[in-house]
Amino acid sequence: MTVIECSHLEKRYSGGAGVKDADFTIQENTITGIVGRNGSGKTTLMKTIAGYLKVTGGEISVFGENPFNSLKVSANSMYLDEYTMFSNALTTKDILHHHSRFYPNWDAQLAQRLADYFSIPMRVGTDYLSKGQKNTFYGILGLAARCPLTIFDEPTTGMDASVRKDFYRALLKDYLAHPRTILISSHHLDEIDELIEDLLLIDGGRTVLHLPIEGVKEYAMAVSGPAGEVKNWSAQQDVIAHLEDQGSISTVIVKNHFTAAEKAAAGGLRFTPVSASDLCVYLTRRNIGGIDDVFSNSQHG
Ligand SMILES: Nc1ncnc2c1ncn2[C@@H]1O[C@H](COP(=O)(O)OP(=O)(O)OP(=O)(O)O)[C@@H](O)[C@H]1O
Repeated sequence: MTVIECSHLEKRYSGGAGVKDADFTIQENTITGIVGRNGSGKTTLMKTIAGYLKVTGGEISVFGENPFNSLKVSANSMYLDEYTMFSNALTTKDILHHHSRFYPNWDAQLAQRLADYFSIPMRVGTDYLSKGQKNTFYGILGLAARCPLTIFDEPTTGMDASVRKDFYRALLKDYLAHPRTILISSHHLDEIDELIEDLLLIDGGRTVLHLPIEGVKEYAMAVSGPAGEVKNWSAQQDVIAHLEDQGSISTVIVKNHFTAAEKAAAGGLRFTPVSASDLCVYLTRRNIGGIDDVFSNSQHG
C-alpha cells in the first residue's frame, strides 16, 4: 500500500522555496533515508508530510489524505526532531505516561527498558536533559509509539558515537519485529546505509534520486586512467562528475551499466565502486569550485 505520494510538491516560504517539484511515492513498511545538503529541504519535506506545513503547489497525499489539518494523519504519524518541546511541568516519566494514553501501539515496557539502558533521568523535565539525552529520549518516544508513520528528523543530533550505534540498532530490531513506515533524515549516510531500504536524495528542494539503497550502491563507478584516455572514453558516457586530476591521472564518476566484457574492453582504465554517500556528494556538488577557492580568490594581501 502507498503511504506517501508527492507529485510536483512545492512548499514556498516568504523568502523562497523550501521544497519545489518533489516527486516520489513511499510504500508501507519501509525505512527510507532522506538525505541532502544543508538547506536542501529535508525538514520542510518531512514537516509537510507530517501535516505541520500547508503546501503551496503540487499534490501530497499521506494515508490517502492531504496531511494538513488531517486527523487521520496526525493520529497515525509522529514527527520528532531536536526542537520537539514538552512543558517543563512534565517529567520524562509523565511524558511516557501521556504517550501511552495517546498512541494505541505504545510499548511501555520497551520505553522503560530503553530509558533505563540509556540512563535517561526520569524525574526531570526535558529542559534538564543534556542535548544527547533529550534526543535519545525523543528517539525512545518514536520507537515505543510504533506509529504507522514515524518521521525522525536528524534523530542522533548530540548523541555520542556509541549511543548513535545503539539507537540505530534498537530501531532496526524493533522495525523487524514491528514493521511500519519510517522516514529518517541524516547528514551521515554512512551511519544509516545498513539500516535503510530506500534512499531519497533531495537537492535544492527537488528529488534527485529515489532508489533502493542496494541500487544506490551500484549506481555509479569511478573510472580512472591516463587523462587523454579517460577524456576520450568518457565522451560516450553518462558522466556524473569529474574529479580533480592527480598528476596525469584523471577520474570520472559515471553512471554504471557496465558488463564485465565492457570493462575489459576499456583497456587501461580502472573501475572502482562508488559508495552511496560519495555518490550523494557527487550528485549534489556545486559547480563553483571547492572550499580552497574561497581562500585562493581572497582579496587579502
Ligand atoms: N520557517 C522558514 N521560513 C523561511 N524559510 C525557511 C523556513 N524553514 C526553512 N526555510 C528555508 O527553506 C530551505 C530548506 O530548509 P530546510 O530546513 O527544509 O532544509 P534541510 O535540508 O532540513 O537543512 P539542514 O540539513 O540544514 O537541516 C532553506 O533555504 C531554508 O532557508
